[in-house]
Amino acid sequence: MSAWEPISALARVPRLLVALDFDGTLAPLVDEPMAARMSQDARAAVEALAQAPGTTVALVSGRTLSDLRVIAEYDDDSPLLLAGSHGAEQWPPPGEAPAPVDPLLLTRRDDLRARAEAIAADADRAWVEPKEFGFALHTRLVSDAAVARGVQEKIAALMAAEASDWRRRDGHDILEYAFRAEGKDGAVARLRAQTGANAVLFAGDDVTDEDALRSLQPGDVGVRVGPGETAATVRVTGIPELAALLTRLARERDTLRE
Ligand SMILES: O=P(O)(O)OC[C@H]1O[C@H](O[C@H]2O[C@H](CO)[C@@H](O)[C@H](O)[C@H]2O)[C@H](O)[C@@H](O)[C@@H]1O
Repeated sequence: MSAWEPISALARVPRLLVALDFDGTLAPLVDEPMAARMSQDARAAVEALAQAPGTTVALVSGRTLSDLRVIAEYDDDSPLLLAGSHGAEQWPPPGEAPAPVDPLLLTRRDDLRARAEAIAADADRAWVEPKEFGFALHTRLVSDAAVARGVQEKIAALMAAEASDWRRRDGHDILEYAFRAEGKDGAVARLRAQTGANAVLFAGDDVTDEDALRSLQPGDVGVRVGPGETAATVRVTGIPELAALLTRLARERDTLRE
């Protein structure tokens, strides 16, 4: 079966939500996270889908929302919806103002992040990304796998001792801890309700995307970008193949839903 076959039915649904992970799905992985940008083909596909009849595109990312806005080169006129921090943040903001974060949680976040930074400083080129609800240890640039594992284990031990209630997430050369446990499944459920979608296409490349992929319903389509165990029913080799499928979907929706 070709990758297009399960997706073709989505060309006809009256209201379609296309929810897309960012890093590794639309944007190639790079050493400096704030330098990540959608590939030219992926950006063109996203823009075409966002203009297609009855179609909403959402970016559903682990990035802090303010960072996602920068790397997605998002402006307030954009028709795209955004979910950041794995779904704990959204744009446009929800109708009701979210409850302010308990300042004690922010103090604890800053303290634990500082301690993680001190641990990371011992491993050449390991570093800690500050995140809205926690922090992430990056080991992409650590050339020795044993050193990378060692620093991950030390930070895991710190968090097991000091913050065992925080959610741990493992990804591509990244180990993240957050005091908010929301996952991409919740973001997709909220976006589905908000857009009144009859069906959802979700695409992602990493472990955190599996929350959303597992939550899909009959009639939806999940796409895994690249290798790895997955709940998705469709797999593509990488960003170029996904961009080609999204472009075809936009074209078919333009034709069938005019
Ligand atoms: O949910 P996503 O949109 O896929 O975001 C997941 C994490 O992406 C970023 O890290 C990953 O991409 C970096 C840039 O290509 C790369 O250097 C890193 O190795 C990857 O793990 C981001 O820095 C994290 O905050 C996101 O959670």
